[in-house]
Amino acid sequence: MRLSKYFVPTLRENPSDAEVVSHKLMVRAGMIRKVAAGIYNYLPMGLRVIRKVENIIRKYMNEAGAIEILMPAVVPAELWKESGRWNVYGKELLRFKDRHDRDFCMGPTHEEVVTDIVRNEIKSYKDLPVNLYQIQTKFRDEVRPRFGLMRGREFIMKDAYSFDVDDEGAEKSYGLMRDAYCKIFESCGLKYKVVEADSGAIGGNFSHEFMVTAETGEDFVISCDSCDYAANVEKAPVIDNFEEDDEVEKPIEKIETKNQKTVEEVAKFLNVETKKVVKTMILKAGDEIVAVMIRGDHELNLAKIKNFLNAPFVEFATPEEIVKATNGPLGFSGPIGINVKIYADNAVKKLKNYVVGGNEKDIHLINVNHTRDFKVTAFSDFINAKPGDKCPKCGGTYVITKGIEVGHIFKLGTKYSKSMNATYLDKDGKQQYIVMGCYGIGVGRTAAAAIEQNHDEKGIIWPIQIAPFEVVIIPINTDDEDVVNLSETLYKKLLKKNVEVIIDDRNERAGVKFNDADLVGYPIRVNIGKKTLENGEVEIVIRKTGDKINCKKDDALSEILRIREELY
Ligand SMILES: O=C(C[C@@H]1CCCCN1)Cn1cnc2cc(Cl)c(F)cc2c1=O
Ligand SMILES: [Mg+2]
Repeated sequence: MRLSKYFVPTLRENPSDAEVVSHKLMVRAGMIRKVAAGIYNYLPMGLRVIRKVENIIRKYMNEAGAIEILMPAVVPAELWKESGRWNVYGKELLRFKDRHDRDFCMGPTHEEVVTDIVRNEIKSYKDLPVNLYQIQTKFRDEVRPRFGLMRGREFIMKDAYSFDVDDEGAEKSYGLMRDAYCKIFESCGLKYKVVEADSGAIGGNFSHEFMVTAETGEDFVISCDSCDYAANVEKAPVIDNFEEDDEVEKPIEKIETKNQKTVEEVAKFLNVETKKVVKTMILKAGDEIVAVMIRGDHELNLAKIKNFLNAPFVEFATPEEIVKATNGPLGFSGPIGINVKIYADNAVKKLKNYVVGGNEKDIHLINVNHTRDFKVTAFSDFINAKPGDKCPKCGGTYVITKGIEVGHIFKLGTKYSKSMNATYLDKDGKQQYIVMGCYGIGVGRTAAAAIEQNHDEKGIIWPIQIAPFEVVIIPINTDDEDVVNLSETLYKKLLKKNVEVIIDDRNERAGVKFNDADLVGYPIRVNIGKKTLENGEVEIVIRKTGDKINCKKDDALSEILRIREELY
């Protein structure tokens, strides 16, 4: 490809709405342009990377025996009504009507559509197992799309769905997908971790996420410093090895705590440790309002509460709901005298004589004890794990890192086959529900994660596996015949060797060409200039290491091929 004939609108400045480096660099490198919030054009350089990621995904999905299909982006509401999800999702599900006033949505995921295919076409155990996948455009109307392709509203996803006769078969399918994902992310040149994850609202409660390790990741990964245990913080259990307060129960007292808002302020004002100030969170779990109590020095984990209560979703109650539940204002909720069920974290169970909100403005109660003053429906693990907590597998110590979720695989069980009646006739002629799994990869997010993990102050450092081009040739003095001739000859030789090469034949200063090459992030740069040509040499620069190799012009082709091989 010739840059003089191509379309790579690079920019010097960062776009003002870009907060993370991959968003900044994808725009500056001329890879994407925003059309609307969370909706992007893929320009040529961006599209080449996306297509490379897709083809790597296809290679290993096909190798694992999955079969590619393509389902519609526009999905009839009927299917989502059958699965019962039409009314579960809120504004994130983009709904609309067609000219006949019929309801549709832009598919955010395709469990319903693919289950409809299988229930119509698969009748016998002989037709199973089958794994169908697509690489297709999804739409999720995120309330705050940001970070470019990392959290878009329209995005390309590879989504696969496995169908088996039983759990054992589903386990096998899950294993095949997990192995395929490892090969996919390895082949994209990414460092990643497989972590146990929360399944969210999709169903089942067994899933793993593939996390690209990067400081700018939004997800927190808890891993053990002694064994291979790793989990999203939403999932990582906190062992109940809290020590018991050994003090006698003191009489409860009401204290005015004017203008003391935070746990720290209240603790300081009452001269107690923060762990003794117990927070009472009023939550909406499905259609029930509940109270959950945790120690002041701990963080609430909504996913653990959702799973414990088996609720479709859990969110913070509104101020009105809080007043209704506690007869007190926001910020002073406590367990005494409230008319909702109370759950408490395991750590609270070991406390004596602690502080709680008084369900009145600026009022706290001290010397409160759950053994005497109120009823706890159940104690369990409702908090986020922290570094230093103990590993449930080996007793080692938790450490915490940041990650970008690029893949998520789930065991679905029979949630969709039951609600949509997808069955097969088993060996004994009995109708059985099909057992499913589903497996997603964010294509754009994978490209963005690669940048988050591989960049420097000059720009992107593409892993060669997903680089838009492998080699860029830069003729420095475009007015010098020898420079131009050698550049063109080398360009043609590399093309003949099927090297993905681009030549920067623009009539631009060398500095502009070098800056663009480093910004766009080509793995190998070949500088051809008068100076080096005087001693018959060209300069090869490796973007990843910055190494500069001068080599005889006649050896340039073989040297480039050698370096290229090494980078894969
Ligand atoms: O999508 C999944 C699970 C897997 C992920 C891999 C590929 C197959 N699906 C979970 N999920 C996430 N966000 C959603 C957003 C909306 Cl608006 C919705 F209606 C449904 C979903 C939804 O179900
Ligand atoms: Mg996920």
